Order: sequence, then C-alpha cells, then structure tokens
Amino acid sequence: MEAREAALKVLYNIEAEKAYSNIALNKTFKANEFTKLDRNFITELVYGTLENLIFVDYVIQQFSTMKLKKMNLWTLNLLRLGTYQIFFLDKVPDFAAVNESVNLSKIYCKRASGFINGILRNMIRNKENIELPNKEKEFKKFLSVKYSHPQWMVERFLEYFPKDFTEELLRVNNETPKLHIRVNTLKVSVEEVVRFLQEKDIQVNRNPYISEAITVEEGFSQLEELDIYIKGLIHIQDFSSMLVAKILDPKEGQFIIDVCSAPGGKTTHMAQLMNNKGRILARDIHEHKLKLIKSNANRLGVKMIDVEKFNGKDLDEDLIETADKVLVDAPCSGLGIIRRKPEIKYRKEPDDMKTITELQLLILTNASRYVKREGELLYSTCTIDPNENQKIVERFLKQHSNYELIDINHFYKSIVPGEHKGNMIQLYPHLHGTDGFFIAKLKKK
Ligand SMILES: C[S@@+](CC[C@H](N)C(=O)[O-])C[C@H]1O[C@@H](n2cnc3c(N)ncnc32)[C@H](O)[C@@H]1O
Repeated sequence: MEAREAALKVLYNIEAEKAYSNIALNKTFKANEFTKLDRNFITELVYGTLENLIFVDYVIQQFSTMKLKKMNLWTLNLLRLGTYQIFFLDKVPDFAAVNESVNLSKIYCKRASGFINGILRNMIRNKENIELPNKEKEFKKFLSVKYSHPQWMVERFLEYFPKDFTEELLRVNNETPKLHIRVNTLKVSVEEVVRFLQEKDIQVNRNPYISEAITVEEGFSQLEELDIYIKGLIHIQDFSSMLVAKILDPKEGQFIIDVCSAPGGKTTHMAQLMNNKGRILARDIHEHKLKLIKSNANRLGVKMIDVEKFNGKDLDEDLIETADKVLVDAPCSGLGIIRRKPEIKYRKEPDDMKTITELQLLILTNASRYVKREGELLYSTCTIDPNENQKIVERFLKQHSNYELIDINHFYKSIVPGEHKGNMIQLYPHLHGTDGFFIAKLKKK
C-alpha cells in the first residue's frame, strides 16, 4: 500500500470508528511493510491533517457548494488530505497532492473524482486569497479556525487564561511533542541506553533533573520495535508523567495504592524507584486495561505489583488507613495531551467536563481514606483545566481538614524551567515543553 492510501485509511478509521490516532497508526504499521521514510510521511499526513482539521475544513467549505456534513467520508478525507498537503507541506508539489487524491478517489469514491479534482485545483489557484475570520472583530472564531480548536474550547480557555497565553497554547498544541524515555534502572544503566540509541543514530539528551529520563531529539521511528524496548530496558513516558512518581517518592518496603493505574506507566516507575521491594496495588476500572499493566510489568521485570479491577467510585472498606502512599492519576478531559492525540479536540463536548469533575472528586475522596496517618496522597491529571485540577484539590481540602497541601514547588522550580505559581504544579506545553499536566501532593495529619 502506498503512503497516502494508508494515511487516508487511518483518517477514515479515526472518524468512522472513533479510533485513536496513535493506535490506528500502529495497527497500520504492524499490518504493512513500510520504509522508515514512508512511515514518517504517513505519520505526518495523519497528525498534520488532524491537528489542522478545523482550518482544513474551513478552506474546503470555501470551495464547495456541498456542505461537508453531506459528503461521503472517503471523499471528505481525500479532500482533507489534499488540502493539508497544499497548505502545510512545502515539500509536496501542489499538482502531486491533487493527482494522488484524484487517483485514490478512483478506488474509494469513484463518482467524486471530478468533484475532488475541481475543488483542489480551484484551491491551488486561490491559495493566497483565503480569508480567516477577522482577528479584531471575531477573536474567538479566528483562534478556532486558525489553530483548529472547537470554539467552545477556545472560549473555555479564554475564561481561564489571558488572550496571548491562550493563542500561544493553541499554537503549540499543534506542534509535534518530543518523546521521552524512562530508562528502567532495574535492568540497565542510563549510559548503556544512551550508547545503544546513539549507535542507532537516534539523537538523545539526558535530562539534567530526572536522572533516569532521556529526551529523544531526532531520528526516532518506532521505539516500541527496538530491542531495548522489547527487553524492558526502557519505557516511553512523558517527562511530566515521570515527575509524579518522583514527587510521590515511594520508598523500598512501603505499601502503595495506585487507584487509576492502567496502562501502568507510573506504577512501574514507582516500582523502579522502590527497587522492586514493597507492594503496589494497581487498580483500574477497565478489565482489558489490566492486561496492559501486567504486560508492562512483565516486560520491565517488575514483580511487586498486584493488579486488580476496582471502580474508584466505590470505597473498599478493607483498605482503610492501610497505605503509606496513594496515587490518584485521575481520568480527565486530556486537554493537556492534544499534541499527542489531536482527535481529543474534536471528541470532547462541553458537558463532558461537568461529569468528569464529580468523578474525580469522588475517586480522590475514596482514595484518601486508604492513606495511613502521616501518609501521603498525590492527585494528578493530564489536563490544564483548573476545574479538574486546582479546584478539585481546593474542594477536597474544604471537606477534609485532616489533610494539608504540601508545597512541591521548591522541588519543581529547580527541575522544570518556566513560570510557576502556588503550591501545586501546573505544566503547559507552550511554557514547559511538556504535556499539559497537573500534580498536587497532600499529607494526612
Ligand atoms: C490517566 S489514566 C491513568 C494512567 C496511568 N496512571 C499511567 O501512568 O499509565 C486514568 C485511568 O483511570 C481509569 N479509570 C477511569 N474511571 C475509573 C474509575 N471509576 N475507577 C478506576 N479507574 C478508572 C481509566 O481506565 C484510565 O486507565
């Protein structure tokens, strides 16, 4: 299969079957033999089109009398692929973008070939004349179209953040994030992994603050296929996620409960910091995700984890005041990881946000009961919405005078450059170069 055809199929799946971009891409790569160059091109086409979808659709609509909603999904996605290449990929000549889309239409939506050809050619002729909504008069709409975020989301961000901050955040949300690797020091030294990656022409940098973290600067393809990944010498995890286990700081021999633990990134990191000694109870509500925790633990050689299906909405009376430390890495809107999963922008609805905050507070409240006196509770999310973050912690503290907030910024200031406020940690992609991420640590009196 040719690269553009693969990208088309992935985009179609993401839309028609609500597949996740990273999972859909991985499936395609596993099922077909592609060169490294083709893989990179397919990834660029899929992510680029998704990141810029509202802009791309806006442009298509300027040239089509038919509403986009009425179009057949193959036709629409072929137009999107063509438009993305015309506007964003300088290395692809415009005529190639048109010809390839038209050729593919002959396979996937034969009757629309002329329609696609006409729209894309007209688009090329008028490429310089596209008018965005007026920035002064329609600021929210302008941001929504220019940076491809739904307008309700833009409005939400503008409620929380200043205008310039919001614009920069939206812009950076469309950039490709760097990959971070956690070296599994249970099995190997950081130096050995760095040497291995350099030998494979993968440019990496050691993180000056988290000794087991490595940033991939350039040259990666599929890290999951590397020998060192398969053998469990590394795990792929954003720097912000690695902060969680570092800040919770579990010690050898302790009992830790991780109430929302799949696929086990932070659980296995904690086990690593505990030198595989002690016990971690790793729970999640989804049965199928428990397998992921187990397979990650097996791969990484972690032996101290008990995996269990449990709904964090329920209170487990047997665990009350048993744990030294409890982690609540809560389900959230994911607004901090739009760079990794651009489809999040288009799948969330304003109403989703209300139900999620009640769930977060309930899970945190139940989890707090499991902490021993003098023990610690950590709450984290991968979102930048204050209602899911600072507000949850504030609401919790109002109802629990037996807990106090620990100032983790003294630690944080030295390890993540940028601007920080208050006792809790809030990271933003455009300020910190990490996922949008929140961490608060509480102590039981
Ligand atoms: C942010 S993810 C956790 C990521 C994980 N800590 C890691 O580092 O790999 C949130 C998890 O919460 C789980 N979850 C959602 N609702 C839950 C509930 N009511 N009780 C327990 N887990 C839940 C989801 O299945 C998801 O795996």
